[in-house]
Amino acid sequence: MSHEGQEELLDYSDSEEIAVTSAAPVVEGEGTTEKEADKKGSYVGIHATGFRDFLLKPELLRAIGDCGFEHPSEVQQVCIPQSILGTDVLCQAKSGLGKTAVFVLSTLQQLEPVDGEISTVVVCHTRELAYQIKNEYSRFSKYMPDVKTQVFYGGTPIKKDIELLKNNETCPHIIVSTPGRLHALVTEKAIRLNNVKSFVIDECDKVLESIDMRRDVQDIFRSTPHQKQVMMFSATLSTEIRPVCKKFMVNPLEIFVDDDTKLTLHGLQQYFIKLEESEKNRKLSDLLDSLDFNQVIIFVRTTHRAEELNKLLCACNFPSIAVHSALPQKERIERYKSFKEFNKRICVSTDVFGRGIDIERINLAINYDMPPEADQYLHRVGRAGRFGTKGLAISLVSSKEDEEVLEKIQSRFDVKISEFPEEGVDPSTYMNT
Ligand SMILES: Nc1ncnc2c1ncn2[C@@H]1O[C@H](COP(=O)(O)OP(=O)(O)OP(=O)(O)O)[C@@H](O)[C@H]1O
Repeated sequence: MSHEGQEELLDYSDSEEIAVTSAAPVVEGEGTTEKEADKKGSYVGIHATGFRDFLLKPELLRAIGDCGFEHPSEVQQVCIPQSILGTDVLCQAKSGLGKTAVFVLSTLQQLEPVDGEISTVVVCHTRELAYQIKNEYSRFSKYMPDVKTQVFYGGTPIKKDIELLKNNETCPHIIVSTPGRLHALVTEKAIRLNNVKSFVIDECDKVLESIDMRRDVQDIFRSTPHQKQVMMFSATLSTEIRPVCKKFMVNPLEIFVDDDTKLTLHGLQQYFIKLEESEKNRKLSDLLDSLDFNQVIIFVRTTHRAEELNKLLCACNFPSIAVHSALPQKERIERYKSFKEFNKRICVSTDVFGRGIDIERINLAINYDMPPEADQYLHRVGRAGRFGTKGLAISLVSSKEDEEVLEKIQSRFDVKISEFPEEGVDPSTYMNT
């Protein structure tokens, strides 16, 4: 069956639309003091549910405790009880509030590891995100010594992956991968996906909007059993992409924890600065000099601009690093690690880091170049102010197109983005103590 004249999509079964908006109305921060609400890790909806209430395996609960998670966030409260039952889930919830733990915990909960059999597949759109998700699996499966997880992505020797998959001792139970490399492994018949029980697509709108990635995912899907759980997640799920996602699912539960008007982060202050393109470098340098921040991510349009801006910042003695897709893969991951480990405080990036990347200390996001789409803006600024923390986002607006995007963002997400005040912003309003 084709969908709206687009390419042929898998048609496993026509899904019924069961819209589950927040199972119970959840009130953010209710019953917490302002101080508590500001603290990292203290984001809560209602306290009624603790991780214990999900009846997770003791080894998972122990790992959750070690991670310092005290209360499940709203998306976790709504999704985990459903997803551990094996239901297909399509979930939209705002950035930085713990969607990853939803699928990591629920797949680990359901996993019964058999050596040589891949049981869980997670697909996402960038290599760094795949790497990050693999690390989340490692954190949460810390007390499950039999569970093996591996990450596969392009830009690395495929031979190594093939060797690893051949051997029952090293063959993982869980794989996290970008669509291209996984597709290559499937095509080479180097991977057997006939035992897959859970299939997850993170940043699903991004993965399925791109024709190449969607085609790869469709082929990968064909080599998995019909009977399996499919879960998809993103902070943005446009009405156009939802039916595409649902084509991969059977009677999915559609969980929209936050609709479009509630997607902006409460702790994040958002401003714009109108200026000429030629004034951007000067303005950026002034901002970096005058603002307090822990770590900042600066988004630019192209790899070339990322390189050039980074060079300029380094020449001015700013502790800066650049990340973009033109770098050798090994270097990309090294730079991701280096930034995450706080070795550098400034990262100039293309949209490679625009979604999913979770770096706790980023509390300032700057759009040196405005993104062309409102959704991209939302993901980018969501790199600051994660998990209920405070943050600041500043966008440099230098063209008519930029102004139009700014308008779109404000109307689509029902948010007011004000002009950056001349006197600056009081650091206590965006710095986490
Ligand atoms: N219940 C919890 N308590 C404390 N911290 C949590 C909890 N759940 C998740 N976190 C932390 O919050 C941060 C953001 O989580 P995560 O990256 O999963 O967000 P996300 O919803 O996937 O965001 P995005 O849409 O940007 O990808 C992570 O550092 C994670 O470890």
